[in-house]
Amino acid sequence: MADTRNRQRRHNRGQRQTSSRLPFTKMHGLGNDFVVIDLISHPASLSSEQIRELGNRHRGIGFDQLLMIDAPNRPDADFLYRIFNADGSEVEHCGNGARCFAKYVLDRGLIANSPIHVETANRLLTLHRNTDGQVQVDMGEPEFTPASLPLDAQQQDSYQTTVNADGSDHLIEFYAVSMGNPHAVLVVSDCENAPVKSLGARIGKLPLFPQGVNVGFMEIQDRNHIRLRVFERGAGETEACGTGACAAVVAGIKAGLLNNTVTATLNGGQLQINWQGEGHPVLMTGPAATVFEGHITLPKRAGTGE
Ligand SMILES: N[C@H](CCC[C@H](N)C(=O)O)C(=O)O
Repeated sequence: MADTRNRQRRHNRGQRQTSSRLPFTKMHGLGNDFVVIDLISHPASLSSEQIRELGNRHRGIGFDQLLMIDAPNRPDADFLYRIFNADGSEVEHCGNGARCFAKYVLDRGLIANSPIHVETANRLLTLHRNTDGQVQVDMGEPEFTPASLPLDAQQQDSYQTTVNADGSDHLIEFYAVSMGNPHAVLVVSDCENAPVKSLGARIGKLPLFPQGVNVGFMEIQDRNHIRLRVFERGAGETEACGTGACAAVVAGIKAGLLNNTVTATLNGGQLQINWQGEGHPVLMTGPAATVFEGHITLPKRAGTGE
C-alpha cells in the first residue's frame, strides 16, 4: 500500500509544476529553527539562492535549516527528508529537524502513526513520537573513518592541529565523528566561556575538512551529563544541534569519559542521548514545536501565464 502511494508520489514528482504560492511551517527543536515545506502536497523547486534569501533573518523568513518533505526513493521508507543550511548548502542529516519532521507528518495526517521511516541522503532514520509528545529518533550508527566525514588525515582516536583565531595560534585536540554529517568535538573545561564563534568558524574552514564541519564544544559535567555548544556548518552557532549532541556523546563514550545514557544541555534545552557502543545506532529523544504557518511567494515562471 505504502509503495503504491510512494510510486504515485514519485510519478507526481516527475510532473513537478512549480507552485507560485508555497505553504510553509515554521518549527524548532530547542530553538534550532526550521522552515518546513511539503513538496508532496505542494510540488515546487527552490534554487540555493532562493533558499539563502528565505533563510535571511531580515529579508526572508529566517531559519537555521530548510527541511523538505518529499516522496522516498527507497521502498522501505515512508518519506524522503532533504536538509538545506541557511547558506543554501544541502547536507546529509539534521537531528532536531528529524523530530520536527515527525511532528509535522503526524499532525497533518501524512502518516497515521509511528514508527516513521525517513530516507536521507545517506541513511534511513526511524522516528517515534512518544505519548508525552517527545520524539525519539534512531539516528543510525556513528562512523569514525576519516572518509566518512570527510577528514583529510590518517585515522586516530583523536586529532591535533593548530588554528589561528583571535590573533593567536591555538593548539586544539578534537574527536572526529560522522552522524551522516561531519562533526569535530572538542572537550573544554568551561563551555559558557569557550570561544565558540571565533574558534568554531576557523576550525570549520580548515583544509582538514574538505566539506566543512560542525564544531562541538563539550564540557563533561559528570559521566551522565554534558554541556554542549555547537558552531554549525552553514549556520553558525545555533541554539541546539541534534547530530552535534549525538556526535559529542559518542565521542565521550568512545573515549571512556561518559556512560551510555547522557543528558546533553544545549543553549536551547536538553536532549537525551543513548548509545550502546559500536555496531549500535544512536538514539536521541527531545521536543519539537510548531510556531506558525505562512506562504512563500515564488517568482512567476516565464511562459506559464501564472
Ligand atoms: N549544520 C549541519 C546540518 C544541521 C544539523 C543540526 N541542526 C542538527 O540538529 O543536527 C551540517 O551542515 O551538517
